[in-house]
Amino acid sequence: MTLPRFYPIFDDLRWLERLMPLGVKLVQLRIKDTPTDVVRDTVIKAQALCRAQGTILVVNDYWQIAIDAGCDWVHLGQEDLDDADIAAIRHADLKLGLSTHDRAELDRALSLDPDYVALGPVYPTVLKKMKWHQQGLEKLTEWKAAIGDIPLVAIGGMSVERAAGAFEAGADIVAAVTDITLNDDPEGRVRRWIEATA
Ligand SMILES: Cc1ncc(COP(=O)(O)OP(=O)(O)O)c(N)n1
Ligand SMILES: Cc1nc(C(=O)O)sc1CCOP(=O)(O)O
Ligand SMILES: [Mg+2]
Repeated sequence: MTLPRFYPIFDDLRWLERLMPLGVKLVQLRIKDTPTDVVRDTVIKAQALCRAQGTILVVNDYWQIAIDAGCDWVHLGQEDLDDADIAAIRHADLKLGLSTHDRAELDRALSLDPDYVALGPVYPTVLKKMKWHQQGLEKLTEWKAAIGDIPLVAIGGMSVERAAGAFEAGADIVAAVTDITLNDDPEGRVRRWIEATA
């Protein structure tokens, strides 16, 4: 399966309802600091919405809820992996995207046979505090050489303007949050992303 090249990440169902109809075909639901029952409810609704619109939904962090809700994809970071039951995730037929930031994390990710590998932050991000400085485009090239056919996601400070450079460097997919959610015109921005990654 070839994944879509544009991968927006949202923290609220309302973003999905608003922006998916523009033609988003791959989306992540990344909810933080929210009661588990609310997350569960949101994942169930998001999954129904995505199924109806032919969009791939990736659930961040909440792998057990993703299994229970019959989702297809989950994204986990290295800390999430410490508590995750990978066998259960695979048994439920979920595809698995994994975050990486250095070589040790990449080795760990590759040992789990991921369905994509994300590298970040390619550029500085304002979304969250991270111990990692910007990785740069060269690291995307290094990562692509190391992972071969596994899809590579570039994340962190990505924008429409920076996407072409990430693809040239080796990324297969570009993920973005604030380039869309903090934009004065999120709809216009998503349209530009879709054009730029068509
Ligand atoms: C596509 C993609 N890449 C990286 C991340 C970050 O995951 P993680 O390191 O677990 O951090 P949180 O997003 O959970 O704060 C991601 N969510 N998606
Ligand atoms: C959630 C996340 N993970 C990252 C990583 O490097 O693992 S960077 C990041 C933030 C992405 O948001 P924005 O597009 O606004 O920079
Ligand atoms: Mg996480």
